[in-house]
Amino acid sequence: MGEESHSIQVSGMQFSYDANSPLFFDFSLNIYPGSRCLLVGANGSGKTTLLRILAGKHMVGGRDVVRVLNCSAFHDTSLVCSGDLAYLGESWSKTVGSAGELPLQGDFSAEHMIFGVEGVDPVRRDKLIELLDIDLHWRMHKVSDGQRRRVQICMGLLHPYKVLLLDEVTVDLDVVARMDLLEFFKEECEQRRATIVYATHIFDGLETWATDLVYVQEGVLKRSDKLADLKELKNNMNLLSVVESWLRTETKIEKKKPVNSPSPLQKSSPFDNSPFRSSRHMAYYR
Ligand SMILES: Nc1ncnc2c1ncn2[C@@H]1O[C@H](COP(=O)(O)OP(=O)(O)OP(=O)(O)O)[C@@H](O)[C@H]1O
Repeated sequence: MGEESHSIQVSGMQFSYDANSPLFFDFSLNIYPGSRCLLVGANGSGKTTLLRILAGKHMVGGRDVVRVLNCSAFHDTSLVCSGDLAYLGESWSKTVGSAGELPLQGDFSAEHMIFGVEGVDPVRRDKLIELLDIDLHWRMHKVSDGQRRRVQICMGLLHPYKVLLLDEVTVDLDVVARMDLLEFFKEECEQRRATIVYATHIFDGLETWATDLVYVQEGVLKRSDKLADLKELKNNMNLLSVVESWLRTETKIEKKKPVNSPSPLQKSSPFDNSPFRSSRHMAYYR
C-alpha cells in the first residue's frame, strides 16, 4: 500500500453510552482507500455504534481521534455536506449524507424524493434508478419495505461518496437487487477508490466481494484482516463458517454442546430448534 494515507483512522477511541461501562476503550482501526471492509460481530458488539461514530453522529474525544478523509468525523460537517461521506443506516429517518435527513414516508412519489436531491449527475441518477429497479411513480406511503429501502439507498448514493458506511442496508432487498448493488459498490471502489465499511450478518456472496474483515467483540477489535490472508478461507471454509466459529468461541457455546449436536462449523438452519440456538444466531438469516 506504500505511503497512501488511510481514509478512515481511529486512534485510541473511547466511547460509552453509560459512564460506568465504556463500550469502546482504546479502540484503534485503520482502513485504506479502495477497501471493501466487512464489519462483523455478535449482536450488541458495537458495529452500529462504530458506524455512527464514523458518520459523525457521536462526538468522541478530540479532532484527532476519529478521522475520515483526513477530517474529524464529528467536527468537520463539510464531510457530510459535500457528499464525500455517506451513511446508510437501519432506518429511513437515520439516513445522512448527500440525501440529508430524510422524512419518513408520506403521500409523495419516489420521483419527488429522488429528483428533490440537488446537484446530482443525471447519468448517475438514471443508473441508480435502473440498478435499483425503482418505479418513479411509487407512492411512498404505499410501497413495501424493500421498495422503500431501494429509494432510500438510491438517495443515499446519488452523490459520488468517497467513504460509504452501510449498516445492514441490504436486509430488505431481494437477492437480485442485493447482488446488483454489491457489484455496483465493487465498481465504485475499484474505479474511484471509494472506501466502504459494511456491517452485516448476511455473508452470501461476500467472500469474493470484500477485501477486508474487521471483527469486533464487545467493543474490542479482535481481528482486522485482509480476506486474501485469512487462513480459514484458504482452507476452504466459507465466510459464514469462519464468522460463526469466531462467535461460537466467543460465547463458549461449545462447552455446553451435547454429544449429538451439529459441528460448530456446519451451516446452521433457521429451523433448528436447539436450545443452544439463541436469537443472536438467528441473526444470520435476517
Ligand atoms: N442509544 C443507546 N443507549 C444506550 N446503549 C446503547 C444505545 N445504542 C446501543 N447501545 C448499547 O451499545 C451496545 C452496542 O450496540 P450496537 O447497536 O452498536 O451493536 P451492534 O453490534 O450494531 O448490534 P446488532 O448486530 O444487534 O445490530 C449494546 O450493548 C447496546 O445495548
